[in-house]
Amino acid sequence: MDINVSSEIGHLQGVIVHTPGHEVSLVNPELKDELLFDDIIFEEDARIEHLDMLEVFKTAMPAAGNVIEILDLLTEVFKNEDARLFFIEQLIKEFPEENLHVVEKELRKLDPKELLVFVTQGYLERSKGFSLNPSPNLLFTRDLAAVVGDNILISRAAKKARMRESLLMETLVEFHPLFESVREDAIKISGHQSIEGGDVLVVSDKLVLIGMSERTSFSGLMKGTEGLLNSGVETVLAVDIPKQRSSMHLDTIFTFADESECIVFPPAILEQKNNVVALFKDGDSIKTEMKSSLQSALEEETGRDFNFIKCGGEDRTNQFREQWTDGANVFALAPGVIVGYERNTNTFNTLVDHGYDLMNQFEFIEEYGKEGFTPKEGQKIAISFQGHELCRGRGGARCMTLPISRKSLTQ
Ligand SMILES: NC(=[NH2+])NCCC[C@H](N)C(=O)O
Repeated sequence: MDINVSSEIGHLQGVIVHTPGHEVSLVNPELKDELLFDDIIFEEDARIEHLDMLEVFKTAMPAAGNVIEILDLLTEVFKNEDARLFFIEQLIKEFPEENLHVVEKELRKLDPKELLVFVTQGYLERSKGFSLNPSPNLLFTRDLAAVVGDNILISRAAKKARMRESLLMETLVEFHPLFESVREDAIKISGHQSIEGGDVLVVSDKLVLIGMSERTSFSGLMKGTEGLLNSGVETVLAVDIPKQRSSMHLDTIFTFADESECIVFPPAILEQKNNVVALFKDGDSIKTEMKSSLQSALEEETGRDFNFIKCGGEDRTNQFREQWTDGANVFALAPGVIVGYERNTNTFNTLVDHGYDLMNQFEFIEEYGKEGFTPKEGQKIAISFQGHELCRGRGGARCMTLPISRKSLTQ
């Protein structure tokens, strides 16, 4: 499969996900905040909800499409001893406070499966008494990287709770054959800089949005931008967003439903002025230009009119309630074909007002499961799916997906 993503909405062909496993059952009430969960979640139901969501993806994707579980990729890559040693070395380096060197010998002896258990659950069979926190956020594969055109930007997590995931992604890109085509030019950042995939939105292979959130630092933004501008992107729009938990990434308040149609959380997007800066190359340096709003910046850069649809509709309380449960975090399966949590009813009703056909996950599978789904020009479908457990991890459909291949809109 060719790794290529040149929009947020092109027909989905390949996506990396993680169906939640035992690691989510290891989050206790004491740990949940440190582990960036808003509640403890029930593993069995979360798993069912996730697998049901994947059924919708598979129905919408072409027959040759691929929904790839990240643990399968990691199991494959960890068969390679060099990959295991690389990962262990990074782990020891990035977590000095965990004194991992004490168990280094033991870690080196782990087989691929055991190493994965250690990575996800923090549990080391033979060294009783030694453990790390689990990695429940692996569920949000979006934040591990961003494929932009035929390039990959590897995230560097802002929070320690997610740093292990960044190292896993780096190991995959470095050693897994799937990433061979993007390995050499992969964009990496280091040290105290941070950038997470939830802040990176691909408008086209020439235009990318990066959120300046609580997770993407200024130097992370600049390093990421430099890498993107050196690899064919012409403009990065840096979008300043509130630095707070409820909107930890740009995609929690802004996502694409179609080429020129977005779902937005009004207070943080529509009601902000002068919150966007365009970054572009001028010779060897990066120049900036202030933009008066995200909408006008997108319109100026693309030459198209944009329609911003309000998450939660007109009512203020509903806007806040539904942003909190990821109403603004939809994931596009094809142009105009999106999925989002069923509970955000006001957002779905607003989409209907904007011409979307509303279907629940079962209706969609019933309609297209047998014959397959072929996107049609001008088609608009909003598919709702159940995620009452999943949403307690504070992430929606876009957060749970890392697309690596989408059909180009110009083909
Ligand atoms: N792309 C996203 N919005 N990801 C959501 C991540 C949620 C996760 N619990 C965190 O706080 O990191």
